[in-house]
Amino acid sequence: MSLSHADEAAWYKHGMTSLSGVTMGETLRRLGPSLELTPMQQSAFVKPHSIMYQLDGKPRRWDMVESHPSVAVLLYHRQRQAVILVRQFRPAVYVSAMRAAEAAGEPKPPLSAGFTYELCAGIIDKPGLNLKQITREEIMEECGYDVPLDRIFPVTSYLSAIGISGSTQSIFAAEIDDSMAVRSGGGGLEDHGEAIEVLLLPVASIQPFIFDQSIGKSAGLLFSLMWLTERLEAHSGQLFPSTASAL
Ligand SMILES: Nc1ncnc2c1ncn2[C@@H]1O[C@H](COP(=O)(O)OP(=O)(O)O[C@H]2O[C@H](CO)[C@@H](O)[C@H](O)[C@H]2O)[C@@H](O)[C@H]1O
Repeated sequence: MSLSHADEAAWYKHGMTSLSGVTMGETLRRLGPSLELTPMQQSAFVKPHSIMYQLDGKPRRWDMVESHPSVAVLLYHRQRQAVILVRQFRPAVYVSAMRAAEAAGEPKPPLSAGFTYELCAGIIDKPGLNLKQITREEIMEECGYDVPLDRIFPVTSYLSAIGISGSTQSIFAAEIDDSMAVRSGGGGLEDHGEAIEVLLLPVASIQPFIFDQSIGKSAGLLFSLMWLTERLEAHSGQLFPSTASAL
């Protein structure tokens, strides 16, 4: 796939810079040439069900997709006055964009329509590790920072895709600095097909980023950016004024 410098520059809006991992341009060159939908076979990640239940003694049915709970973490880089985001190609997001274009009678969107901005996150599918430990591993795998467990704080949790899944995502936050950067880390696990770009979003750009509807972003990221803004304002630019009484 041929991409111009102008194409690539347009993917770094709001003062975002690429920190590490696999850039969007590199991923686009690796994707393709085909993308097709097939009926789902056995999956280790999701299971579709119809739930048969009763309301007022009458039978009702609800269709759902069982999925793993997950963790997500807001990483605040105080030295650089920026937030760490991850960007990756999400096949489901691309297919939704494709369907919307079909319905509107528009041409197929470019593959760039399938890239999303997210918190560093991961599904909870590893037995024996608690939520914080899983979060720590995800930070290392996706973003390349080695953050001590006692520097990772719980924020809250929410239910994702409540109409079709309802799985819980637990949100954490951590302040990071360059001393925690691990040279070999970040970008995701190649053997899992992960190609993740680690981005820095300046704190000063958070508001325009949140309201830019041309940017595909997760609900957890939106919430966390609002939370961060409020906290920095309340504590004169510090996320955790005293580590001992973090939240
Ligand atoms: N549906 C699927 N089909 C095929 N392979 C799959 C799959 N889901 C996961 N995988 C495989 O499992 C690997 C690990 O996934 P992660 O734990 O990094 O979760 P992910 O970042 O995709 O979603 C995390 O981040 C997003 C955004 O916050 C949350 O919605 C989500 O719950 C959270 O786990 C993926 O790289 C992929 O190989």
